[in-house]
Amino acid sequence: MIDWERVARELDAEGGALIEGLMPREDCEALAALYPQGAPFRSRVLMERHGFGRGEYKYFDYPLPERLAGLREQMYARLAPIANRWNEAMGIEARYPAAHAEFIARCHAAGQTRPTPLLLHYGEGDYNCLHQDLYGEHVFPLQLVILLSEPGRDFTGGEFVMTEQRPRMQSRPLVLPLRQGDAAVIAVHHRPVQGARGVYRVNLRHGVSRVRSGRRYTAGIIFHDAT
Ligand SMILES: O=C(O)CCC(=O)C(=O)O
Ligand SMILES: [Fe+2]
Repeated sequence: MIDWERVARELDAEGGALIEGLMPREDCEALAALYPQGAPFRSRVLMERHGFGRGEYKYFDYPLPERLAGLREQMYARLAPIANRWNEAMGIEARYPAAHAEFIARCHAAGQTRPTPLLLHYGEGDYNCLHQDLYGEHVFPLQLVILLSEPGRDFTGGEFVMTEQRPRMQSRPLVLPLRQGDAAVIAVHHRPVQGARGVYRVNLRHGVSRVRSGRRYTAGIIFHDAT
């Protein structure tokens, strides 16, 4: 059982929350084992080529693997009220429908038709530069990252990190200590913060520190589709 009140509280306070044991080990390993295959994916990105870091990732094609499709739908339904509350606080007009299918229909109508869930693979020396996963006008402001490998056993290093850039202040670092099967729910690009004179927006980025040894796999679930 996920304590959604805690998740909402941590997201409000930190811009990121941990959900422990979201995915059983067997499912993590089955998902990571898809990586070398061709069929479930629409494209492969070598991060070094784009200055994104080092390592690679593959975007899934539709239909998504059942486990991911299910999680995308279910987690969206829980996160949409938080996303709506955040937008309201930030004075952003967009509101998210209760069902993911309805939000995806909106993305597709705007030309954002390509699926964004992905599998990432890092070997020794690989890392992922701080970034934001924006893929068009329509943005769902929260996303999910699931660690498929076990730190200490499968890899060392490779910490999941975030930075929060506050207006006219120094950036705040945040580390989410994931273990195999844990998920990080994170802000995609910004979140509201209550200040003395009203609500302001802080800007967030996420990335992965250098993997020191072994192999690290993650699955990313982004709720908007891409142009
Ligand atoms: O590998 C990671 O932990 C980060 C993955 C990521 O950037 C994403 O899923 O958007
Ligand atoms: Fe990302």
